[in-house]
Amino acid sequence: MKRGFLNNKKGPKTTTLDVKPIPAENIEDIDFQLSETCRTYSKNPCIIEADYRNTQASEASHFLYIPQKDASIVFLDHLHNILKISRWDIWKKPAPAPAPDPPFFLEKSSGKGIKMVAKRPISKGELIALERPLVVSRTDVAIAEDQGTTGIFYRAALSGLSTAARRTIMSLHNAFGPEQESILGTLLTNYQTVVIPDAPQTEYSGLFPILCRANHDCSPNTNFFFNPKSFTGQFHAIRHIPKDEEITVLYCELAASREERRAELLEHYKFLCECKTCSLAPGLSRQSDARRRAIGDLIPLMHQGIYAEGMSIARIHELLDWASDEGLYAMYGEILVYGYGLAAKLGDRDNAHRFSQMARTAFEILDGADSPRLH
Ligand SMILES: C[S@@+](CC[C@H](N)C(=O)[O-])C[C@H]1O[C@@H](n2cnc3c(N)ncnc32)[C@H](O)[C@@H]1O
Repeated sequence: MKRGFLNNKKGPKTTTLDVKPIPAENIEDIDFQLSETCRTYSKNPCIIEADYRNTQASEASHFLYIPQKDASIVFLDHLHNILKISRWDIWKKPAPAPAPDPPFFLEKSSGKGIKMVAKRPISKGELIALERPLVVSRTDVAIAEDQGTTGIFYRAALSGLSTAARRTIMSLHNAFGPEQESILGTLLTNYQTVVIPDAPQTEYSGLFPILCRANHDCSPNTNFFFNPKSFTGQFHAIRHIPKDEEITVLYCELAASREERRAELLEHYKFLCECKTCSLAPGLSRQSDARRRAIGDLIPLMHQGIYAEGMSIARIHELLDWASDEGLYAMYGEILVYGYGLAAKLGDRDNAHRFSQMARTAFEILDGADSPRLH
């Protein structure tokens, strides 16, 4: 099979947006092609078995290429999921178009690489950007031991994308440097979470070539939401963003202390966070840590619907205030749901109604009208 076998005439979506294209260097040095262990499973849909030597057929990795108008998508998954994904009706419809005049631009910053900046004031809840991924991979994708560190697997996976798409991918930041094979390093640096409707319990990662340019902040102004209905990654403003402010998202658990957040960011993204929250004076930093830890301690209880002794409506209000002060808007929504459950359990109809209304508003701001948490 020839290289770039789904080659498109048009370039990647980046060219249509108000962003400066950043050409990748040395892409010609990378030999993107199917490896000797690959074999074609089917031509239409285009499915490639990644490694025919894999005897565990049900767990064998396959590549599925979905042609799109501007750039195709490659899925890396087990065959049974790949077959389901290939049959989705969504591929028969045109991909959602990016806004003709997005409210942001990309810019080189000093110290943080490229950043996303508001071109005009952005309202709370506004959709900032939306795009389909170029790569979607189950997080525990099976790779043969002799291929793991060599890059053969990922060079084969990307070989069916257009040269322009590959160039876009290879232009992205690789936080790992020589310690990691370059394609895998680039994917790991830029992946965001994707939910596959046919396999909601499996963890998937997606590469969104524009959204991944947003940097981290421990009190971010934007929420990343993966919308399975349109199969798009979306950014929604979670507070008013003034013109020229950087658009930021979260890369780590925010309901944790400064030390814990910084350690996680250093391990997975190789930078020391110097955001406003991480730069607070010692007294304020201790207060912020205590509040975030208190919210973090609630997470397992929230997930299991457990109301610990002493939990009261007053405590819910205190935690909501802290989440709001700390800029933890996603947690704010979760606490409202927890508060609703507590109020309902206590027979407090007024607070149950109030918390439920407030939670709906919060989720609509975080995810937009398609939020599964609204239904
Ligand atoms: C997904 S990329 C974000 C876009 C990246 N700035 C670029 O140039 O393409 C993640 C990388 O951006 C940088 N980064 C993100 N947030 C940062 C922050 N708050 N402070 C310093 N560097 C940051 C780190 O190098 C990190 O590994």
